[in-house]
Amino acid sequence: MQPITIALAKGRPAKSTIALLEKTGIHFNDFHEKSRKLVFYNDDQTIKLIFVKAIDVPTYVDKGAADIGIVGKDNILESQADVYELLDLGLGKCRFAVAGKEDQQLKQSQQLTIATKYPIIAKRHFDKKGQSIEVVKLNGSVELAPLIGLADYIVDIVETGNTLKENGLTVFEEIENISTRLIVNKASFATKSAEVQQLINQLKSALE
Ligand SMILES: Nc1ncnc2c1ncn2[C@@H]1O[C@H](COP(=O)(O)OP(=O)(O)OP(=O)(O)O)[C@@H](O)[C@H]1O
Ligand SMILES: O=P(O)(O)OC[C@H]1O[C@H](OP(=O)(O)OP(=O)(O)O)[C@H](O)[C@@H]1O
Repeated sequence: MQPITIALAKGRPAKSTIALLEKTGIHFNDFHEKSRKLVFYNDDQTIKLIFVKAIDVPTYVDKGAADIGIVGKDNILESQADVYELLDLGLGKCRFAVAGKEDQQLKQSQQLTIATKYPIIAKRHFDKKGQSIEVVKLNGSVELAPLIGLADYIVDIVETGNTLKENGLTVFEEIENISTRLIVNKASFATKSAEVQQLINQLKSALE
């Protein structure tokens, strides 16, 4: 029988996700934190775990390269992948927000410039309000943009709020809560439904 392939996002929530899988009794013997290996099998080879860049996880699942993905809601929304989202693992909790300089207010003007790693989410948020924006797509240190005049505001992830605070920025609008979710390829959900459902049930029990 073919193993179930799980694409796991590299990065912050990976360690706690592996710990959760271990709690369900799924062990990846040769896994260790410093390993550069990208593919692991559980003891009875029924599960293949692949480590993927977080933003690519929904694509792997959408295209059927993985049956299941474990990834932040931020990346699911931004990728616009056509997948089933079946479980909230409650890990990697943070939120999306519109933020800007503390001494400002959120302007409503003809066009605002928004710096973000997440153009689709930013666009969707301001579209809903009927506010036109120009997006400046950045890949990190997004908080710098309003400080140096590259953008009016940012749309970014806020967890503790420390990065905003230490850079003299504040939240103007909350957009959406984020956490790590389990997504499933639509065809796999039909053809491997017993295996997928079993894994979801195991994870649910481990989360209780
Ligand atoms: N403070 C946080 N900042 C960013 N992501 C967080 C935070 N807290 C939880 N997360 C979750 O962790 C995921 C990404 O973790 P991390 O930033 O380590 O990934 P990454 O692989 O470095 O991604 P990127 O290349 O986009 O920076 C996010 O997609 C989000 O769901
Ligand atoms: O509210 P906080 O707890 O401060 O966390 C939020 C910060 O963490 C993330 O950045 P990351 O560390 O991924 O750095 P980068 O975006 O610059 O790569 C995010 O983009 C914020 O900058």
